[in-house]
Amino acid sequence: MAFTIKQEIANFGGKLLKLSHESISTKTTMDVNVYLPKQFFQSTSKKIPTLYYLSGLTCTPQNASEKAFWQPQADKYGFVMVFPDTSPRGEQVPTDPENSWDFGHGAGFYVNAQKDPYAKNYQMFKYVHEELPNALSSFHYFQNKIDFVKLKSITGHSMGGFGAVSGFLKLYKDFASCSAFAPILAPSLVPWGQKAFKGYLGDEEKKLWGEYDPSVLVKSVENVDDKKILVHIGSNDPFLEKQLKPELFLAACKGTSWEKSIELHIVDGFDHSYYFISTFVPEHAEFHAKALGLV
Ligand SMILES: N[C@@H](CCC(=O)N[C@@H](CS)C(=O)NCC(=O)O)C(=O)O
Repeated sequence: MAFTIKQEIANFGGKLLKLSHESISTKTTMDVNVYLPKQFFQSTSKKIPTLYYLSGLTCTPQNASEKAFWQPQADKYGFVMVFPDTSPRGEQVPTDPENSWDFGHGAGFYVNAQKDPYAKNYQMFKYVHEELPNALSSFHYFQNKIDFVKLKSITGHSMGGFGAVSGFLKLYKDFASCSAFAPILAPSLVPWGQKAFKGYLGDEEKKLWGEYDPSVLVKSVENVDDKKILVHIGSNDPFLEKQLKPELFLAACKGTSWEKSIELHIVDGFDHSYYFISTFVPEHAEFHAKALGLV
């Protein structure tokens, strides 16, 4: 499916492309930003790997593009950044009946909804993990120089941190590495996750909840390649105690193949914002660059 280039912005050593395309999965026009590092503009025989960044509640592709400062890291190591949107949007797309920011538009939770009226458009898992990588791969602008499908890693923030870890565990072989900033790792047990899962997957479908919940997935997904998951959470994050609850995820990992593979750092004094994220982006970038064979 073809992309429209809405804007090309010179940024650090490379270029940020603001794209949009008609999505088959969500039946809407989806925005996505792609940062092409300086290596893209140099002649190279090797394909450039991709790091997907999934944003949190209320975000569009702009938040991380403007405030996370992945771009100099992408230039340093030579990976492409993809910033997808957080939900389908538009007047015809149903949103939260209460008009709250934690469900509906800007809050797709990276799952495939099963419940009406959301099932028609909220197919974000399929969109992010299948449709988008394939569509980007065939976009002529990239001249086949980028590997969007086979050489990729994933990261994200809050709802997107959940989306990254959930996607990584569900598609274990597909990703070289996974990290997250202030992720929701026990969604079935906290208010944000419960509201989203109930609305998109259904109250009665607890089995389906488990198919996305990292705290359930770690019990069935074998970490055969001894991959690590890097996580940072600020000690002053206002959502730490009610929504993030990393202790529930750590408890779930106990006795599984993931027990020694979660590198969780509770960092003193940091909050939930992009000031926090941008501080630890260099550490996450190095972590992914190593896994992608760039260092
Ligand atoms: N700012 C939101 C709170 C939700 C929030 O903090 N969202 C996080 C992700 S969970 C975020 O990244 N917000 C956008 C930003 O900081 O640029 C509100 O109260 O309306």
